[in-house]
Amino acid sequence: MSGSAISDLLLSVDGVTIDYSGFKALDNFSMTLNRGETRVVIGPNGAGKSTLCDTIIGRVRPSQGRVLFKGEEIQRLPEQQIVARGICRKFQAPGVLLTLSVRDNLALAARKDRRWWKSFGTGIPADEKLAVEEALESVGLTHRAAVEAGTLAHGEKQWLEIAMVMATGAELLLLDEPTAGMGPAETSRTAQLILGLGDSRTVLVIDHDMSFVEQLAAPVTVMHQGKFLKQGSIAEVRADAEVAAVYLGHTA
Ligand SMILES: Nc1ncnc2c1ncn2[C@@H]1O[C@H](COP(=O)(O)OP(=O)(O)OP(=O)(O)O)[C@@H](O)[C@H]1O
Repeated sequence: MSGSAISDLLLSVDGVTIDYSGFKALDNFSMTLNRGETRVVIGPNGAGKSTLCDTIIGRVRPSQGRVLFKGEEIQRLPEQQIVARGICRKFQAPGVLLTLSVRDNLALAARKDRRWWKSFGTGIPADEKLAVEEALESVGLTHRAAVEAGTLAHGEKQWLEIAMVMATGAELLLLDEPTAGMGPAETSRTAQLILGLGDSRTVLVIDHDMSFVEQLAAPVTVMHQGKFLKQGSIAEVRADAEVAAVYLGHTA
């Protein structure tokens, strides 16, 4: 029982404080993620959601607390070493290379040898080719693989970015507002593709769009003013008076 609980634990954010000259963007914040879990983090503007991702990926350093990935403290490691250990982040704004094809963007993302010129031509290892094709299929962009990424619609660019995060082979995916700028149909499609990952990846999703959060049907962690506020199903969180007061009350 406790043995399997320990081996299932992938990420632990333990009492983390991020202090900007006295302002605490994270304030003694803790949460854990198990392998294969999808978790949604919500909270009003300025709650500290992006700072949480920044902290996990090593972009900001806690003044207190620890971040453990597979049991190893990572909060002092450089970002590239954290990425090498299996965490990858997708930002709000698409960051694809517009003049490359969809497939070449993915080949770059999948590349373990970071010398970019190795990503083209015949030198791509079979496992990376497979990762590219699987990622294309997961996000439904196989038929768009040969087109320049710059010609994709906004939603397709977001899906390409999600595919790029998948193609890295990272075990933990951090998706910061993956539905930014999307309409309802694209938002539903995004929920479907995240659901389609099943328990093959662990996913931390930040989003404001409650219809998207409902479609994901995943456990929700609520943040407020850098602190942990609540955790539960979307229904539990919606029914919580404290959450309604700080967040849902403003969006209903
Ligand atoms: N480099 C910084 N220096 C000072 N304050 C910062 C810095 N980065 C973030 N903050 C502040 O920390 C708080 C948390 O910001 P963060 O971007 O993590 O919130 P968020 O929950 O992601 O908000 P949103 O939903 O608006 O994206 C905000 O008040 C923000 O202004």
